[in-house]
Amino acid sequence: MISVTGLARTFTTKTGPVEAVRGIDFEVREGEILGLLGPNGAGKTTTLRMISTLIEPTAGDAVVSGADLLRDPRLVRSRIGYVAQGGATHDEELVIDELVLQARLFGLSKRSAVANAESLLHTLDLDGLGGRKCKQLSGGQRRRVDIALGLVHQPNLIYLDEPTTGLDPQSRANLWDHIRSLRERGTTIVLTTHYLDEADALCDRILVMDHGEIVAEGTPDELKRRISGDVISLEISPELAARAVEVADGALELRSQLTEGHLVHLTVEKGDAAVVPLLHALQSAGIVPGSLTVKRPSLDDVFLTVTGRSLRDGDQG
Ligand SMILES: Nc1ncnc2c1ncn2[C@@H]1O[C@H](COP(=O)(O)OP(=O)(O)OP(=O)(O)O)[C@@H](O)[C@H]1O
Repeated sequence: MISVTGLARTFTTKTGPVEAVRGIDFEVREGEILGLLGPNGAGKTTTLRMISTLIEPTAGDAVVSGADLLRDPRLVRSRIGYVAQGGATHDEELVIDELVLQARLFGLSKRSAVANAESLLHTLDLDGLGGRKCKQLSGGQRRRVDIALGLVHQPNLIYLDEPTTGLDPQSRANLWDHIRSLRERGTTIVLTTHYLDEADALCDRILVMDHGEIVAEGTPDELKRRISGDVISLEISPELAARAVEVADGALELRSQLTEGHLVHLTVEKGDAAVVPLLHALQSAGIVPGSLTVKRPSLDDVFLTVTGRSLRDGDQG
């Protein structure tokens, strides 16, 4: 459905060039939900904007839904739906008017526009809300109208930029269901997210992005399997961290270790079996951890392993 080669974008700013996307290659298969996962500034939005023709790449090319990105941008645009981060609805407009206008902008007849709008309101569980002003909707409802706007000209490919940011947990779960049901109806979906749980729950495949590059790729399970072993996290004051790692290394077969502030993460083959010998060794060295947790690898651990940083930290920074 999408084939991207060497796609790059450098922005010129007062403080010098910013290499937002540094020559990436990827494919999107028909009917899948592909997630671009990464912290703020990783290059996810820039990638989406390039493959939707909103900004020009500095280098590289792509074929999107059978149309060439650089040579046939209008055809690309007609075949995709793009739902931007902030949405595109206007407070004072009626929901139905927004949808019909959007469909008309794509050249649909009045009749088809109304029919598509009504049908999408039904699909996205917005029955009876067409006559409301956009500002009279809840956050989750309004986000679904954004998605309807992206679909009203009936593309079979839709891009969702951070679809659930700002929604409460219940509305997020509800929107996930809707996104899944779009896939069931045959729509191919590319979405960006910096939520690990979202990528894990929703995506068939994930591209992990960092600093404008794809640093890992696979299904959520494949990515997690790449990190074999369990992670033991110890809460320890930073001045004792190096000594604690030394002691742990003497007592266990460590696969890897990482210190982040008050936390020391140790990767071992079997977490449960390692806890008692580890605590004994630490105690003998006079180190008492504030807490100890053992967990199976998560997507965050994958991110930690491939980038040396936690996605959560990158997220806050
Ligand atoms: N128009 C622009 N001019 C200059 N720099 C830009 C521009 N747009 C994006 N950037 C920079 O490019 C980099 C990638 O930004 P991008 O928005 O693609 O990241 P992102 O992964 O989508 O992040 P977020 O999760 O915050 O949306 C960042 O360093 C950003 O500051």
